[in-house]
Amino acid sequence: MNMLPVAKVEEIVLSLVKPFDPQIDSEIIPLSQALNRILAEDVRSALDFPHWDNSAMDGYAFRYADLEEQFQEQFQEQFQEEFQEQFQERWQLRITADEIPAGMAIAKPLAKGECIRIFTGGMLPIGADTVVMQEDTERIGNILYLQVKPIQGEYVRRKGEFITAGTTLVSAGSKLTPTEIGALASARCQQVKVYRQPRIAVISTGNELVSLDSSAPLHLGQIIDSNLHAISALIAQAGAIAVPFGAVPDDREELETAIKKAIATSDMVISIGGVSVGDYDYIDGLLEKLGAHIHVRSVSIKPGKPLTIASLTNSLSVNGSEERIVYFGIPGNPVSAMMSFWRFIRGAIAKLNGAGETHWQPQFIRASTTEALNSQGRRETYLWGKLTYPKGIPTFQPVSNYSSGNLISAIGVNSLAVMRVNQTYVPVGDEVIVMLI
Ligand SMILES: Nc1nc2c(c(=O)[nH]1)N[C@H]1C(S)=C(S)[C@@H](COP(=O)(O)OP(=O)(O)OC[C@H]3O[C@@H](n4cnc5c(N)ncnc54)[C@H](O)[C@@H]3O)O[C@H]1N2
Ligand code: MOO
Ligand SMILES: [Mg+2]
Repeated sequence: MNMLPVAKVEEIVLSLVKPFDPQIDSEIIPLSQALNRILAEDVRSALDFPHWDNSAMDGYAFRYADLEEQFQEQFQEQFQEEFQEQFQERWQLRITADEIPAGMAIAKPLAKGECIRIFTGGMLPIGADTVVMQEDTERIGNILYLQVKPIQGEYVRRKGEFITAGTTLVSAGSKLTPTEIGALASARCQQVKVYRQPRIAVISTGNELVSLDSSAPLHLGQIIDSNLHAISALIAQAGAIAVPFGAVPDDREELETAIKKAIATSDMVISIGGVSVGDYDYIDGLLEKLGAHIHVRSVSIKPGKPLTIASLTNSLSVNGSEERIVYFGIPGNPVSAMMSFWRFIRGAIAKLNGAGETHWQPQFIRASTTEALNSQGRRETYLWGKLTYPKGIPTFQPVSNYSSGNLISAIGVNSLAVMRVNQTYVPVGDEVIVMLI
């Protein structure tokens, strides 16, 4: 199988992933634990927002029509400026003895020609429809003089103006960010139905790998299984649960056992390493033996060229139909492994766990580069660096050295400049497309 273009692989991945069923693959949890979870059903507002007409300012509430009569008594428009002070004094209202702080409902309707002291969030009394903010008034005794001509309805937040009861407040597939959590809380939503978090098996492969938990000295040739931790962290960031299957040696039998168990117990499987053309790269062969359908073996991307994407049957689902799960055999080089995740797996998890379509693809923006960028042009090339916004202008600063084996070079980066196939050079200051990670 040839190296497939990045866009084609993205399309294959998304076509393989079947989103969770909102009825079966969901759970009800307290809103306080729902940050970053995906809503599995529309939530309708039980209340009007605002619940009642209220003031947006500290000031005075009144009936606009009462002042309108005073406006009509005034001279022609052209004389207004000259005699402004006189007119202002004519826009006057009697201040009632009551006041309305937030939290108080006043039953008494406002009498004609009256205004009432009101504070931000205070409920408008019956008869009032407009608020003047206190800075625009002068109070002498119990008379209020308006220094600015008000507009009818000004500074009033009308009942149901934001949303009416029964309307969808947050729709299924939404990610619950702090904004949605606040809005749901305001609608007295104590619990939410969200998709369950997918369980993603992570199988590290390689004779050289030593678990981070081990306290034994590293022998020559050994390294720590660091990819497990990077990939598990990416899985958690994507809203799923990483289930580690340990570091499995390059041994066909042990690998087969681990892969079978992972397929039977997970929603998606990621194995790390063993997907290139070396004599100990067993993943593709084992997947074929297990009856997998291999859709992708290699991608025209740098880093991250060797990438096996397969689909396999796991157990029978609740309704008796076969469940096919997606398997990603990602490369062992640490930046390559993360690249496969950022470019393809993150979107696959988003689709699996019910997130709306806007979450299925990476985000790209245009930025100017602070250094010239080079690529061999053979594969779509992703160069890691820092995206900043000096004076508001998106600016990409690449790192000085790229090796897919050097994760240290990627510490502190937040983005990847994308160079298309056959694009070999981007001069300093030129625009480049940058993928956010
Ligand atoms: N003759 C060729 N050789 C290679 C090719 C090729 O096209 N022809 N492709 C290269 C590219 S590109 C990549 S990327 C790697 C991918 O290799 P594998 O996926 O087979 O991974 P391994 O060989 O198992 O390991 C590669 C590298 O990564 C280290 N590693 C592996 N697992 C971990 C882990 N869990 N934590 C930390 N580091 C890990 C491993 O020690 C190796 O150094 O193949 C190239 N070769
Ligand atoms: O694709 Mo490899 O990921 O170039 O190092
Ligand atoms: Mg290899």
